[in-house]
Amino acid sequence: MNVPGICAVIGSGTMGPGIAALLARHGSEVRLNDISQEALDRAESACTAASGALDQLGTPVTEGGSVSFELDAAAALDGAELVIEAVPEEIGLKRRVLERIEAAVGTGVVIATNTSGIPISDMAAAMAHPQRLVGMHWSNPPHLIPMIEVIRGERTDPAVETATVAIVEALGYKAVVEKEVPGFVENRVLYAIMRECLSLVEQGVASQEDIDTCVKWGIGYKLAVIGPMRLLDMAGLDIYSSVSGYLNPDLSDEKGISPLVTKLTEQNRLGMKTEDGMYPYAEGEVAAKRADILRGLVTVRKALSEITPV
Ligand SMILES: NC(=O)C1=CN([C@@H]2O[C@H](COP(=O)(O)OP(=O)(O)OC[C@H]3O[C@@H](n4cnc5c(N)ncnc54)[C@H](O)[C@@H]3O)[C@@H](O)[C@H]2O)C=CC1
Ligand SMILES: Cc1ncc(C=O)c(C(=O)O)c1O
Repeated sequence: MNVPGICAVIGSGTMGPGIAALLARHGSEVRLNDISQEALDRAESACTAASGALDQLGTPVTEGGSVSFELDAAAALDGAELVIEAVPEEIGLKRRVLERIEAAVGTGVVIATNTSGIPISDMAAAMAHPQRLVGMHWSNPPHLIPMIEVIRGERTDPAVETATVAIVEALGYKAVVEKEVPGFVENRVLYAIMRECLSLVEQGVASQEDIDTCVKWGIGYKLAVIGPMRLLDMAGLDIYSSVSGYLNPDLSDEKGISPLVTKLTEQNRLGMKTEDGMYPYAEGEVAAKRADILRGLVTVRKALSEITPV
């Protein structure tokens, strides 16, 4: 299976541009749509940056690929063979957008949602043809993280799931096929880590800088090489039993949103997008940090590819 010739990406915020840049790199004519002209303007430079990162990675260019920036959803969807929805994580909005998408494309078109974890069946509830909706959960930044979760809802056609896996593989990425649970696999694991880290910061156990250092060097580096299930074998299941016996009851079981995150969000301190969040950012620092992160991810991915080819 090749990457579809014409793709539409609906929503061009944090995720849309990187997704579009990767599809275009693989030869697709991509229409990136947003309701905000400002977002589309920002997306142009984000696509250029993503393309630069793909150059650094050495991802070959397939002839014929392009990205166009469309305020008009109908123009973006016209002739699309694959539609990827990447609008904000709000079920009502996603349902409305999906209804409009399915009214504009043929019944054979795969409609994928990049939701971070809303069950696919919940989103498909209002669709006339729910069999073509599939979860295609990219990880941020989507042009560099070579793994996509593919999630079938109760009414997704198995052939749509198979076609989505084939597209992921045609992009040179790994597909992880899952049953639907809120958050899917990646965010269940990531949010377990983030809940504990936030709780440790809130309790004053360590500074957020030290927590970042501990997770990057102590856990992140190791897990990138062996994965948690293999790590259990490396540590010893007897050790896991002993430690988890006293530790699990002490871990955060916070059911709500972290009070610290709630406070910052109420102050519109949303992170890099508002140049203030968990950390403050001086003028120009966000661009420099983003460039450092991209450079770091390219370097680490090249190194990891030597031991585990994607
Ligand atoms: N930010 C992240 O790290 C990741 C996000 N996701 C998921 O991807 C989706 C998008 O997330 P982000 O890109 O972070 O959101 P974002 O808020 O950065 O961007 C969403 C964009 O959608 C646009 N939009 C809103 N309504 C629209 C409509 N009716 N039609 C077209 N465009 C519309 C907004 O103007 C905005 O530019 C969410 O479901 C999110 O949970 C998935 C993986 C990672
Ligand atoms: C905080 C956070 N939330 C959701 C996602 C993906 O759905 C990510 C990510 O991909 O990095 C994330 O960092």
